[in-house]
Amino acid sequence: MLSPASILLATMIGLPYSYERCCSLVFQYRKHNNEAHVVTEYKIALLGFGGVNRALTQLIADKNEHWANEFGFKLKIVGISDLYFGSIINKNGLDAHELAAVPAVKGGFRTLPAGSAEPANETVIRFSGADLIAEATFTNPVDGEPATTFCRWALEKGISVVTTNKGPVALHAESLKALARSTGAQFEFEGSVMSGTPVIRLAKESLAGSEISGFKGILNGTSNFVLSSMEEGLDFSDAVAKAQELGYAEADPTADVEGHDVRLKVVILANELLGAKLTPSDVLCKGISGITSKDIAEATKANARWKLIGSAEKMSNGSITASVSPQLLPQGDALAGVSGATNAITFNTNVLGPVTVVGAGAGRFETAFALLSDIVSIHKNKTKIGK
Ligand SMILES: NC(=O)C1=CN([C@@H]2O[C@H](COP(=O)(O)OP(=O)(O)OC[C@H]3O[C@@H](n4cnc5c(N)ncnc54)[C@H](OP(=O)(O)O)[C@@H]3O)[C@@H](O)[C@H]2O)C=CC1
Ligand SMILES: N[C@@H](CC=O)C(=O)O
Repeated sequence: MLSPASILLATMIGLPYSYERCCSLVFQYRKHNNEAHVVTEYKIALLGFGGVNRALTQLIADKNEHWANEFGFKLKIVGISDLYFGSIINKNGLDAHELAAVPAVKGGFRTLPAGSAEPANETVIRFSGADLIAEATFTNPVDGEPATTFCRWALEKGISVVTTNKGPVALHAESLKALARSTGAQFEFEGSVMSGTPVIRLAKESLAGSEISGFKGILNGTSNFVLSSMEEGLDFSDAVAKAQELGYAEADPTADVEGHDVRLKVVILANELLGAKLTPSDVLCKGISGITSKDIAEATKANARWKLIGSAEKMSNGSITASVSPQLLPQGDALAGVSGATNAITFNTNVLGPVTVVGAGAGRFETAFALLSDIVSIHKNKTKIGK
């Protein structure tokens, strides 16, 4: 029920009363440039508190006021559950600065008031009062679990989900999107490909009508970082260890260097953008673990570079072919110049020709930004519906 004060406020700023109810929002009223300004407060719960969601927490601590002024929303963290840190719920809101400073020790949430050393995923999803879930637990390339179940629990309750996890998106996007539609929630996953660099929404929205017929790209930050580091003389395992330290690698970096992570991203892009119905087993996949320092040195002598390339193409009969493999690119190739954890993708479009996007492919804050971009998108949709 709307309080009389909320109805009065909604009337003053010209919003229909249903606005608050359909978006489960909290109203605030503040002055911004001497103009009336509505700030929506979303209650957010975090699943997983590793590199990405910890970086999101730091962004919330640092940027909430800025987001309130720029976008008209704020985020209030009401719950977190993590296998390593444990869990914590406070429906009135947790202090993001305090959370971001929790030492990275097993059961670390135990040190906070009402915190526990045990994870409590289902309780946090169902009972923290969250309007939004930021899902950033580990990517399971085999069945997408348990993250897919976490997404289902949230979406069933009409709670929108933003995720950077490739498992649920590559393996269950259709059913999760349908579930979200049926409950009026949103399921957003921009960070599942190329971290915070806009790819999925850019292709679906800004390139709508350009007729994308295929794509080719460097879609894994870790393997590109490893190949670039080997060019600088580091050996393979030291380069992988450095990528882990910098927060680029998967929990099991085999997924990065054997191409499995790129395979999931190719499936996501082919299904979302080319209308394919691929599963990972439809994508031929070879990683970079067989590339030796000698191969790298020979490529350098020949003015070429090894890159792990993921691609998909719509054939004239409508079928989609997709693959992941290391390729030797001449120095002049646009993708050859993309180094370190930077990624790049070229979309082939019938109307516009090739369109290339280059940017961060991995990284804690870079990926947390993708969650923010999903939340901005959800907020824009909700406020559009409210008008
Ligand atoms: N880092 C990056 O650059 C990018 C990451 N991603 C994806 O985002 C997700 C998060 O990445 P990142 O933060 O780097 O990963 P981390 O490994 O740093 O963090 C994941 C956290 O989730 C916890 N976790 C694992 N399983 C569960 C579970 N069942 N319930 C609750 N918590 C769980 C882990 O605990 P424990 O350590 O004990 O297992 C860990 O604390 C991954 O799916 C990754 O593939 C996507 C794009 C870029
Ligand atoms: N491990 C991945 C993280 C982003 O998806 C990578 O290195 O690209």
